[in-house]
Amino acid sequence: MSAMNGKPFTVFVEGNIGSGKTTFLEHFRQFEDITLLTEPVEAWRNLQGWNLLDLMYKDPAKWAMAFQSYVSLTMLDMHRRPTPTPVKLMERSLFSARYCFVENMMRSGTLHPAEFAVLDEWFRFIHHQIPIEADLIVYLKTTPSIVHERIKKRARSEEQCVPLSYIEDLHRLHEDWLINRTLGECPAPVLMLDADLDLSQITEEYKKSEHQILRKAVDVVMR
Ligand SMILES: Cc1cc2cn([C@H]3C[C@H](O)[C@@H](CO)O3)c(=O)nc2[nH]1
Repeated sequence: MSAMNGKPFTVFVEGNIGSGKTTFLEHFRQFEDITLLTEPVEAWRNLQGWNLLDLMYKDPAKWAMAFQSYVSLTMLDMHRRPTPTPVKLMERSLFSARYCFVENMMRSGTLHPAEFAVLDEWFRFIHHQIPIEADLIVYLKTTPSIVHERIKKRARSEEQCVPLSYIEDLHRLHEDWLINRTLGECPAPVLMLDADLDLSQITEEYKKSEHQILRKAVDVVMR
């Protein structure tokens, strides 16, 4: 399809650590009308030589603020990036940054309330001053024990000490934000997929969203 005028149909792909977001995004690489923006983990692992992700996991009380501040900057960059295609799929968002990760770090005391207040002010300012649209949220719903096993198998070095309780806390926050609607605001309709399925079965589950996403691509172009 030709490049389009106006805003692309924007999808946030949300889910716990290890829920298969990158795998989901890669499934859509086969379509030329979709721009994929995966989480800039490599930038978090190497900011002018500093591995902020590792520093954060090793000493959260000291580094959570710096890490989440940089994560928000990289997410804002992704939100604002011009998209030449009718559809844009983004891994996570400024919303999950605020309502899942920053919220969790505040509730657990990892972030000092004053640090939380600064991050919250930044979120509010950005959210009110800069249009960050989404048309759909794909929520890869998982069971904490299953993704905890995956994290160990995936063996991303920085994550090896992440306890199951941390995954459970993040799960509850994703559920409250996207399903129970008791936390923050949900910027778009939510399509929930069962991401507990293993790789062999998950493609069928992804196809459920394929139709909804690609059909919207046509709508956007035909607008
Ligand atoms: C928006 C956002 C993404 C994100 C990821 N992470 C962590 C979870 C994983 O270990 C790793 C890659 O998602 O980064 C985080 O601590 N805070 C975050 N905030």
